[in-house]
Amino acid sequence: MDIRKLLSRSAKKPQKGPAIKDGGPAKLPSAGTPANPQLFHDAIPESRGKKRKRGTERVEEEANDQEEESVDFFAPKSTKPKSKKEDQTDGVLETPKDGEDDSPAVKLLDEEECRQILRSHRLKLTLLSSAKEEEKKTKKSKKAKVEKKQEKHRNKELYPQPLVAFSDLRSIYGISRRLGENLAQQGYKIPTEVQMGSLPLLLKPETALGDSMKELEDSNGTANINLLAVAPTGSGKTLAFLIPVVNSIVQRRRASKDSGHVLDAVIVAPTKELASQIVNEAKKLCIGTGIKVVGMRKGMRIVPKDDQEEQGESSSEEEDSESEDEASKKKSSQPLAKADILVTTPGLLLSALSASSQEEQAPLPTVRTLVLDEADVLLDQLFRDQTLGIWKSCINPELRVALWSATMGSNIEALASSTIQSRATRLGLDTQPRTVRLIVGLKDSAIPNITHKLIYAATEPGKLIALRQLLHPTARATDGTQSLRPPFLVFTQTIPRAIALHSELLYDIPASAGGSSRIAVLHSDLSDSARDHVMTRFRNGEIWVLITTDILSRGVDFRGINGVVNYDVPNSGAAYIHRVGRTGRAGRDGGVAVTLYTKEDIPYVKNVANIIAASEKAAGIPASEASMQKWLLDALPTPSKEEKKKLKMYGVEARRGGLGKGKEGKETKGKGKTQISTKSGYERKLENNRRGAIQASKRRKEAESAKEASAAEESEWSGIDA
Ligand SMILES: Nc1ncnc2c1ncn2[C@@H]1O[C@H](COP(=O)(O)OP(=O)(O)OP(=O)(O)O)[C@@H](O)[C@H]1O
Repeated sequence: MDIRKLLSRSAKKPQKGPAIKDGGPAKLPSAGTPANPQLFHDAIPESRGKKRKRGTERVEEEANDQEEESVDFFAPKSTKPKSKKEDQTDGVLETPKDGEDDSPAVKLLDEEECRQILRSHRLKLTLLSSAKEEEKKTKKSKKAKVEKKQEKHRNKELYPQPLVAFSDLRSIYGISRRLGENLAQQGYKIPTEVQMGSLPLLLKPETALGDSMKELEDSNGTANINLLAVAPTGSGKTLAFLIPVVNSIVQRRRASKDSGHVLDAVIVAPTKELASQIVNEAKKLCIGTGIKVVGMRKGMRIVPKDDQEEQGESSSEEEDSESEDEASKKKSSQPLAKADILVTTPGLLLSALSASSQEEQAPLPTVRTLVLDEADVLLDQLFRDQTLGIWKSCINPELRVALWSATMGSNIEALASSTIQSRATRLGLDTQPRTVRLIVGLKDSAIPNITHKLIYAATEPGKLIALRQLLHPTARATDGTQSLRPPFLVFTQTIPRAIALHSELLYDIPASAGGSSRIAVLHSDLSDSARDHVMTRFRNGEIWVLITTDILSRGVDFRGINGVVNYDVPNSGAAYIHRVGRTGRAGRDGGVAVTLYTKEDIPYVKNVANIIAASEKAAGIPASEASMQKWLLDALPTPSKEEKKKLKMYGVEARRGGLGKGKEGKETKGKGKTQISTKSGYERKLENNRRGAIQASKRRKEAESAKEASAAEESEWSGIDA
């Protein structure tokens, strides 16, 4: 079905439209599968070229082979007879046993090779110095007053083994055969950068780190590494945290020969949509492993209630007639949810933990891995208390925390480090917790494969006109912007604005193309089932334009999105990075990210402009061709810290109001600030006056007829006197 044709109002000859004529056969994110999911592969200087074969070149070979090879990637590979010869040399690993195992032994890369590969993929790993050490060091350096010493005490860069191919997960890092098969089943072959850098460390730190391991291991010779990973949007962070979680549970269950379910890992995500996406991904990896993945729901019981003996899963199900007391008792003694991996939003889990205990929230003693996906938002004001509450409940001394996001402010990093440290002190752990930070590419930047457009629309009605132009397949704006190819996402600042925009655009898509069913709105005021329904229809391609708020700006993975429209300027640079990161995922050709701004946005738009400029520079676009011209960048005012803070909290003031509560919770209805309409204020005033006049005339008529009726009644009533 040609969406372009269907969307066209003049459906006769849409191919004559300028978008097609000029754009040619567009390379779209929704078209085909990407050959290589990696974003960065910088050339390594010739002089170092000799050692590339086993590392970088192997990645390239995997990419080239991808088309021809069957999915049997985890099978023993005849392509590496070399490694058998290398058996006698240093650094050769015996292949891990998993029942019976048949993979060949593999040689590890030497440090120089590791450095080269990590550098060419722009991976930077740093061992963060712990707070206590820092304290000691400051004292020392005060005593010694020697610059050199301070230098020595800084965070230390690490060069662990990178993961060059998914097949190494089994042959070097010993993941279970079943997990390997599940990965192969989904067609994953070449690891993305974040997977290259994190998986070896999380799966087998002693192998990944070699000699550097000494700095991380505790008295038992093991290392419980906490990880703070910052990697671009759509770069496969989900898989990077799920593989170690699933593998460790498989290994533990095998070692203990216990097939029961014990809550081993908690994964926290800020929205229900993201949580349910993670559940789906985890379930695919757990097929055939016996691991149970559960998405947290309201009212679910995770821990036994105070003073209550645990009841079996099937107990207390049948008593029909019962008093209210009994009913509530029964509710509170709902069977415990059995899970190995629990995926949740922070509020849901924290309220379950608080409900089960009278005093403090209940502990989660069996949890050994806590994953915070979109960690910066989970540790930001809105969710901070809930997230830290969950963290506090994880009292297992072996707990490993992993924080993941595409953006991470230094304040969030500091909060994470101090929480890790203070938890160790609170629990009286005898070993210092160690944290490794992994940064992929340029921190806090948008992926380089997106085309950015920052369009000045002057006024609110101007934005609507611009959006309609983008929506129309044969339209072309005066600045040369072509129409957007569906599917695409449209972000607004508030829920009322999303609703208003949806009703304004509802009938823009012709009936022959599916009409209003092609456009939908998703926000947190909708019921869970309505949200699920919209998500499913969008994923299935039934909805082409989805209007939403920042609820969908983070983590949600729609593979083939062709564009993102910021109908309202995002509240921060980070919000921009996440919103536009819904397109161009997994190394696909990026879509278009259009940001519309009005005169009210001018004081705040520099954030976005800077990110666009940095992204275009990173993509190697020459200044003359860049959409972000230097004169504009220089002309835009730089918002103060205070303004940035306010913007982040409440959004652009002119759009804070709404159909319900607005600025800082105050009622703003009637102010009309959030009006989304093509009609001018004057037209709306005339319309209102006309409506008012009609209503007043109606009221007058009603009052007159009521008067007449009562007069008639009075004249008819003559009974008493008679
Ligand atoms: N090694 C890989 N090869 C090919 N595709 C991959 C690979 N790893 C992940 N993907 C795909 O990349 C897409 C994006 O992955 P994911 O949602 O984990 O990104 P993310 O880094 O969490 O992004 P965000 O920051 O937006 O949350 C998914 O569709 C996933 O299936």
